[in-house]
Amino acid sequence: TTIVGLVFQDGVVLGADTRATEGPIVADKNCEKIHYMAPNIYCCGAGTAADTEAVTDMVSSQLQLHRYATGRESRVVTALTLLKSHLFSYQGHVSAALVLGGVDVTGPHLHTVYPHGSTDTLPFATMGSGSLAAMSVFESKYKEGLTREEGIQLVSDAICAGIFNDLGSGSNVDVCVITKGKTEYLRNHQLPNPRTYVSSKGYSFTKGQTEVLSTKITQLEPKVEVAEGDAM
Ligand SMILES: C#CCCCC(=O)N[C@@H](Cc1ccccc1)C(=O)N[C@@H](CC(C)C)B(O)O
Repeated sequence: TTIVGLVFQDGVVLGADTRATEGPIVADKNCEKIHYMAPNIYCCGAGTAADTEAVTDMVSSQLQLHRYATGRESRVVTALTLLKSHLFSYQGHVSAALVLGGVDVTGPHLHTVYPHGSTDTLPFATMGSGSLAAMSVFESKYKEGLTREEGIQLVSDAICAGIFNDLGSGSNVDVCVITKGKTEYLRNHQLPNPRTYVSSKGYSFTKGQTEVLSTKITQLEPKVEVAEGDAM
C-alpha cells in the first residue's frame, strides 16, 4: 500500500493506491483504502485490510454517536484519540497504519497513527510499503500554501511513485479533498494502469511471423459407432 496526506492552503488532501495483496498475489485490483470517518474527516489505511476496515468503521460509528450526543461537528483530534487508544490497548496486534485527515472548527489537521498507537502531527505524511517512494516525492516537491490543484497533483504524483516502484502498491489513484465547506471523494481519480484487452479476433501476429519447424499429424483410432439404445 501507498497512502499519503498533505495540508494545503484550504484544507487537506488524502491519497491512496488500490492494490490488495496476499503474498505475491494481487487479491484486489481496485480496493478502497480511504475510509469515511465523518463528513469532514477521512482516514487512509495500510496493513491488514480487515484491521484497517474494522478500526476505522468502529471509530466512525463512535464519532456519529458523539455527534448525536453533542450536536456538534466531529473534530479530527477526537478521531485520533479514539484510534490511538484502541490500537495501543491491543499492543500492536491490530495491524492498522493510518493517515488521518480532516478540517474542523480548529482548522485543517493531518496525523499518522501507527499500529502500536503512537501518532504524529505533520504537514505531509506517507504510510505503507510504498511510503518511501511517496515520501521522496513529497520531500522534493512539498511546500506550504499549495493550491487545491497543486495539492491534488502532488498527492497523485506521490501515489504514482508507490504504484510504479513498490510491488505492494498498484492499479489506481484515489483522492479525497477536505476543505471547510466541502469534502470531495475522487474515487479512481487516476487510472494509470488500464487493462489492455486482447482484441476479439485473438492475437494479431502476421502469418509466417513464427517459423513452423515441423508438422506431425496423428490419425486417432477409428471412431467406434455406438448402437442406438446402448447404455452410456
Ligand atoms: C482482499 C483481500 C485480502 C487482503 C489481505 C490483506 O490484508 N492484504 C494486505 C497485506 C497483508 C497484510 C497482512 C497479512 C497478509 C497480507 C494488504 O494488501 N494491505 C494493503 C492495505 C489493505 C487495506 C488492502 B497495503 O498495506 O499493502
